[in-house]
Amino acid sequence: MKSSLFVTRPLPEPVLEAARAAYKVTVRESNAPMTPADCAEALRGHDAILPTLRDQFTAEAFAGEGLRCRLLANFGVGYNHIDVEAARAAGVAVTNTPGAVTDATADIALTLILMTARRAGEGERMLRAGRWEGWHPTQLLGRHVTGSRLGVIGMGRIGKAIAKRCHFGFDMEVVFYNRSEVRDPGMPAHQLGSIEEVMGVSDVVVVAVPATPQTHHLIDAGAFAAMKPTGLFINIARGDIVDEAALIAALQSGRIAGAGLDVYEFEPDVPEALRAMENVTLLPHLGTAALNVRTEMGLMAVENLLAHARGEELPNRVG
Ligand SMILES: NC(=O)c1ccc[n+]([C@@H]2O[C@H](COP(=O)([O-])OP(=O)(O)OC[C@H]3O[C@@H](n4cnc5c(N)ncnc54)[C@H](O)[C@@H]3O)[C@@H](O)[C@H]2O)c1
Ligand SMILES: O=C(O)[C@H](O)CO
Repeated sequence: MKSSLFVTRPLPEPVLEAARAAYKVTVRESNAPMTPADCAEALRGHDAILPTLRDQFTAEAFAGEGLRCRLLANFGVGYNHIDVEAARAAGVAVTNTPGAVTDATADIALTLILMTARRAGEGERMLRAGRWEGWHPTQLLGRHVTGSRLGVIGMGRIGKAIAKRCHFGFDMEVVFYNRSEVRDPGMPAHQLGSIEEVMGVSDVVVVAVPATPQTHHLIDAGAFAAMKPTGLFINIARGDIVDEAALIAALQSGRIAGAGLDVYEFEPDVPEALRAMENVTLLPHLGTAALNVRTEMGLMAVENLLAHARGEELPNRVG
């Protein structure tokens, strides 16, 4: 008899089809995040689960008797919604989908950089509102990205893919901060000793670290104070890495020139203060939102599920 797999959101059909090779698949027909109580029930009702971000696999969900699930094959590289320690203690393995998300997320970072620097959102809003009166030499003057300096906080897969695009595509000099030494950043780039140093010398700063207890509010008021007043701040990683109130204060006071955000501290709540500022580009967590990318992410999660069903080593184990 096939093992039981619970998929917490509707996913592209090829992903479900691939999972059916080894599992009896139940798909939850809702896009609302799973509460800890929903997660606790799923952990007791199924042999494996394919969850995604915002599903709250907290310590509370793993606590107590009767756990049947042995694998959480997460859909996505970021797994900060799963208490990996609690999962491990309960005998539940956790996997993720590194690599499948890298290029698409780097592309969204470039979208944010260019839109923010060149005031594209502001221009589009003006045009759609019927306020455009035609080209003139001093209209909507933005910042020229080509040849400026990029600072990356977190030079992993996505950080490197962003830096590569900026260096080879836009002739940008690259500096970065990473907690460990990065020997091969993939292009000429200087690793600096602190976040403040990187933020202080960069024209554009991009955050690409994972959300962990160590990175909560890693970017705070002190980090924003180090930035150039002409600097642009971009976050494609996770919202709670940034002290959002400090970001708002830095933007409102003119301490920094603009921001481009794909993620928010209390997602999907986006503060009115951010929505009111023309110099801020706001995207709804679009990093991997392309059908082939979401399919690839799903198939990578399924590879882990199939390996688990065959009793093999899990290719993308994180816990
Ligand atoms: N917006 C989106 O849709 C989207 C899509 C994909 C990934 N993400 C986020 O991007 C994150 C990064 O993904 P990745 O594949 O590049 O991960 P990765 O593990 O390849 O890279 C993370 C880098 O950050 C560094 N790092 C970790 N903790 C640090 C710290 N405390 N200080 C400094 N550096 C630190 C690591 O050494 C590593 O080089 C994911 O964890 C996820 O949360 C967002
Ligand atoms: O962590 C990830 O992979 C993304 O945020 C999902 O798109």
